Amino acid sequence: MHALDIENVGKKYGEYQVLDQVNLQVAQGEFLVIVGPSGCGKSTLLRIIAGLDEHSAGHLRIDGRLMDGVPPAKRGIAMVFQSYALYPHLSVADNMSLALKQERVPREEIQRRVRAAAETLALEPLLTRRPAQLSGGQRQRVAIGRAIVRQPKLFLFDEPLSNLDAALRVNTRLELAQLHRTLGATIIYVTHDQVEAMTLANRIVVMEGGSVGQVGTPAQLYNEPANLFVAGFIGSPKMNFITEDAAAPLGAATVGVRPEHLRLTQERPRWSGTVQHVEYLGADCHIIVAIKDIGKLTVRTAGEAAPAVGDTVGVTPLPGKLLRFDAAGQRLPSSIASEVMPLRAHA
Ligand SMILES: Nc1ncnc2c1ncn2[C@@H]1O[C@H](COP(=O)(O)OP(=O)(O)OP(=O)(O)O)[C@@H](O)[C@H]1O
Repeated sequence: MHALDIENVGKKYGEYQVLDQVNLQVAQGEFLVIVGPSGCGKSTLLRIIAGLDEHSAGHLRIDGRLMDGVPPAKRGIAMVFQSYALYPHLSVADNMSLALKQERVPREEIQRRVRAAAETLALEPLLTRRPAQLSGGQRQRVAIGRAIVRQPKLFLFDEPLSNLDAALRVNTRLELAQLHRTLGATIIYVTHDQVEAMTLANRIVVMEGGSVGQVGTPAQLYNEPANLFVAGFIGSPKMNFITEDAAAPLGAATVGVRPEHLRLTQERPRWSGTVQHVEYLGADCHIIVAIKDIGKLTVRTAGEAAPAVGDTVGVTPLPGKLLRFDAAGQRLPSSIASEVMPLRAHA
């Protein structure tokens, strides 16, 4: 039985179709991350799973039980928002226990669950503090603690780390991964952050314009994107796209190559061009090379010995690393990814 089963779910606001025929099954204990451009319907889908919004078509099941029309409190889910949504006048312990008190859980049981969650999240020394006396990361841990004590069937996270600074994000991300292992919980997690998606997910869902574009493991989406949209969305810096010459064989319209699959080389390079920009990041370097008749390509190299702006460099793709897409944007099987081609880069 699936922890969550979404069957042909649609959502309309008036005439505006926000979600269209969304189908998704989530296994027990799975960490599923939903990504997609702004406005593609990620939060709407999460709110529908939570019961905060009603879907206009299709069905939703949690643990096999039909949820259509079931109110949020009866779904066995807990949601953690970007904004934490803690009560400022309550202590950490009271924030964590409030929902359980409302559900009339016995006092000893509430204390036991709050203590256990506080231990898991290293919140024990903070239980008597108010939210204003906590850092952003600590507040987010309290919001997660408040979800844990409810022992939900399903955790929903809506960009929970986006209010944290870079260092805290990394820490809290590691804590979340650990928490998932400890609890064995089913988690559905919406984020804009590629690193969060790639590192936390068992599977990633890429949404596009209210529909599911592709579902797969992080490695599948990175190495075998189904189409141009997914290929361009997953990966930073972005995949390079090159338009094939009309004379190209086999009807491929676009060739994609990731920046780390291009090499700067002086010996018989595939292309020659001029370095336009160098982004030095310490461990690696992003070098943007302008190539006549091709356009701009981003090359990712190890940090040392980067060329200078204005240098002439040769660029060659690694063998077997080119992806080809047809005129409709669908990826062609790699068996026909011939590498002999004249190419132009996308604008
Ligand atoms: N209550 C509403 N009434 C009308 N349109 C809405 C409503 N809520 C959301 N929308 C629209 O539905 C679309 C999807 O919104 P949603 O918040 O789900 O997107 P998202 O993928 O989560 O975006 P973001 O990444 O920017 O948070 C958007 O175009 C939004 O303007």
